[in-house]
Amino acid sequence: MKDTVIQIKDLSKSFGDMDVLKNVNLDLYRGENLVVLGKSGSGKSVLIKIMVGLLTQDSGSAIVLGKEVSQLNQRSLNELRLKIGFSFQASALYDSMTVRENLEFPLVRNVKNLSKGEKDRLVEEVLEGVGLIQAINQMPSELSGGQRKRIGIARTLILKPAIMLYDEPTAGLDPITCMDINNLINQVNEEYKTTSIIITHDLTCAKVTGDRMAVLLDGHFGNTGKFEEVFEHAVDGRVKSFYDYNFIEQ
Ligand SMILES: Nc1ncnc2c1ncn2[C@@H]1O[C@H](COP(=O)(O)OP(=O)(O)OP(=O)(O)O)[C@@H](O)[C@H]1O
Repeated sequence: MKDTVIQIKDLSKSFGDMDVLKNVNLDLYRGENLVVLGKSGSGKSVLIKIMVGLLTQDSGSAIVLGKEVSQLNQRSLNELRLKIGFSFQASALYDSMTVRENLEFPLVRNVKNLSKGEKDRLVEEVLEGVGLIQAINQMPSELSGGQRKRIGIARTLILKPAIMLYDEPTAGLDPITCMDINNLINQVNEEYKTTSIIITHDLTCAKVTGDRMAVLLDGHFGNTGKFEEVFEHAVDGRVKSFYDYNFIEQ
């Protein structure tokens, strides 16, 4: 039987009279890369925020790593969040710190009694993992957008999260760098044994990284399945046009 890491069941969320999520159901299985697609404003971020306890649902449940998130107290929520790595659209590195200092930051804040040697080893290990050990003493401003994105992913990985959430990982990058990031997402999944949700509008990213797609339409997931099932045989005109307007590498 598949091991479920996140289980969303009959989840609804409204703001005033705007129903954003309407009876959403979604399972995320251990080890998979799940791509979440949906046009701007469809509720992808709201769903992610509910998963990490930044917003609370009106009804239904969001069970993450076995715990109903809305029931957790602040301490348990903090513990849960440490198991979830966020890779934001803007890689959010601290400009005044070197790459090494940026990577040490989450360790210093979250891991007690770590020796300098252990810290150095962890920093070097994740930098090797994302192929940027040579950048260890550089400032973020000296790096390209793709390199900053890699460092941002490394900083997330340093706490060894069980779940990775990627928010538009390829936005604003050239096609070759996009491909590098797509490959890195797959490599992270294999080497760090993470389970990932990838929010993207980039169908090449979706196709390359996603074991499964979930399309948020009208407040719920109507279409979930493998890329080909969801897109190449799309019945819903909106899903089909999403596919037709994207460049897909054949
Ligand atoms: N805290 C909030 N208060 C009121 N409305 C909100 C709040 N958060 C989100 N919304 C509304 O919920 C809807 C869904 O927003 P959300 O940010 O989840 O969209 P999205 O699918 O992530 O879009 P994008 O692809 O542009 O990031 C939007 O209409 C947004 O204005």
